[in-house]
Amino acid sequence: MPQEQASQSQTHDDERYIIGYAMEPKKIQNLLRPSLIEHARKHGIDLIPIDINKPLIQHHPNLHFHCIVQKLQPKHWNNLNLHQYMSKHATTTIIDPPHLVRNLQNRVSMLDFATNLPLSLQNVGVPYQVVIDIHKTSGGNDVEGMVMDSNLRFPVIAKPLYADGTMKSHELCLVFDREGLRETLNKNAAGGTTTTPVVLQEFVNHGGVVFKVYVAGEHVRCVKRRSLPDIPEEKAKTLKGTLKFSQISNFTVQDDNGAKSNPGHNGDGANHLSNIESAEMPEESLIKELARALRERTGLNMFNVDVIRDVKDCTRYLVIDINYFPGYAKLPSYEPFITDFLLDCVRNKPAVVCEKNQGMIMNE
Ligand SMILES: Nc1ncnc2c1ncn2[C@@H]1O[C@H](COP(=O)(O)OP(=O)(O)OP(=O)(O)O)[C@@H](O)[C@H]1O
Ligand SMILES: O=P(O)(O)O[C@H]1[C@H](OP(=O)(O)O)[C@@H](OP(=O)(O)O)[C@@H](O)[C@@H](O)[C@@H]1OP(=O)(O)O
Ligand SMILES: [Mg+2]
Ligand SMILES: [Mg+2]
Repeated sequence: MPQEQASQSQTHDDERYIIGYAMEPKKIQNLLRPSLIEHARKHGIDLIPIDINKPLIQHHPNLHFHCIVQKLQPKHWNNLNLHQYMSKHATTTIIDPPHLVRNLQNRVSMLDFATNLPLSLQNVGVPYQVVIDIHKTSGGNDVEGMVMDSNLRFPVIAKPLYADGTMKSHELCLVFDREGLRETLNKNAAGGTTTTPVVLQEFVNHGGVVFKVYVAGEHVRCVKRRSLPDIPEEKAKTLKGTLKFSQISNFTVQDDNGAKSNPGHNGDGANHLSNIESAEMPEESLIKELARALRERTGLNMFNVDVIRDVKDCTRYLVIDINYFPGYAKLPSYEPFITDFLLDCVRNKPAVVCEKNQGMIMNE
């Protein structure tokens, strides 16, 4: 369908809306493509960049933003001084409030949102995981024993606890045995006071495909991406130590020609690709219901959810990751997708979860 027709929200009036975007240059380059700016403009939205290094009131004292979308680190929130701006422009909507975004920057609080979901989502859960923070473990002594005594079984994935947008937060590692665990724990302890806590998460065989559910308010799209290949039980017994990997699902199916350093590509690129193509999508109703439940629970509008399907029980789905403000531009026809959402925001559709400006910048 041509992009113009795909857009559900046409402008019915002559009113123009001003939406500011506050984000780092890399994100702007990825997301704010001329095609999006132009599509939004044709539908009544002027997208204006916000300088994230100085108070907003200084460089736009009289400009009233109907809405501001953001993906920022806390230091930039201080630079922007939105309190000051809001005292003059009380009706500006912030998508999304930073104190709520913060809940997605910790891999425990993040997955808490996907536990004990309502009955309609009883087939959706999260993998078993334990947190290891050497400095918080009393005496720091037998962490290894504690992990071995837990319900965790190898292989596991070690993920930095904080998913704060840094490159480090995406450095993951498969751990195959006790020796690998020791290595991981030693690394965790080696940093002295700057140690980064990790979560050890059960590795679940899932057919090498991850479903990425992109959410922008009421608008939801699900795409398939490549993932780690399955590790058959027999093979798992022979694997030793650890294997590092990073951002394996950042390749779309089209540009998947394999990254050598990543375990997802082990010489069977063509097979892997056909696995992805032939994988059946989850039911649309499940995707929509999951998106709705997570919007309600997180209070956020813009995020994506990584979901895998357990090969042992194809009715069972596991949420493994939730990312704030992901790379929407990787979606086909992302321009109407984002524009329709922005129109909902400025028209104050009840579908958009927002707190207006009450108290949401308080803790920045
Ligand atoms: N519990 C698991 N079982 C099997 N595979 C997993 C599991 N957790 C993660 N993976 C694989 O590792 C990849 C990266 O994990 P995860 O999404 O948690 O990391 P991330 O760095 O936060 O990724 P993103 O780039 O999406 O933010 C997943 O896309 C999936 O391929
Ligand atoms: O937004 P950033 O550039 O930082 O990168 C994000 C990236 O999107 P991009 O395509 O825009 O790079 C996302 O990819 P998709 O899930 O959409 O595939 C996902 O990997 C996020 O975790 C990243 O966010 P971070 O966790 O690092 O903040
Ligand atoms: Mg992920
Ligand atoms: Mg992530």
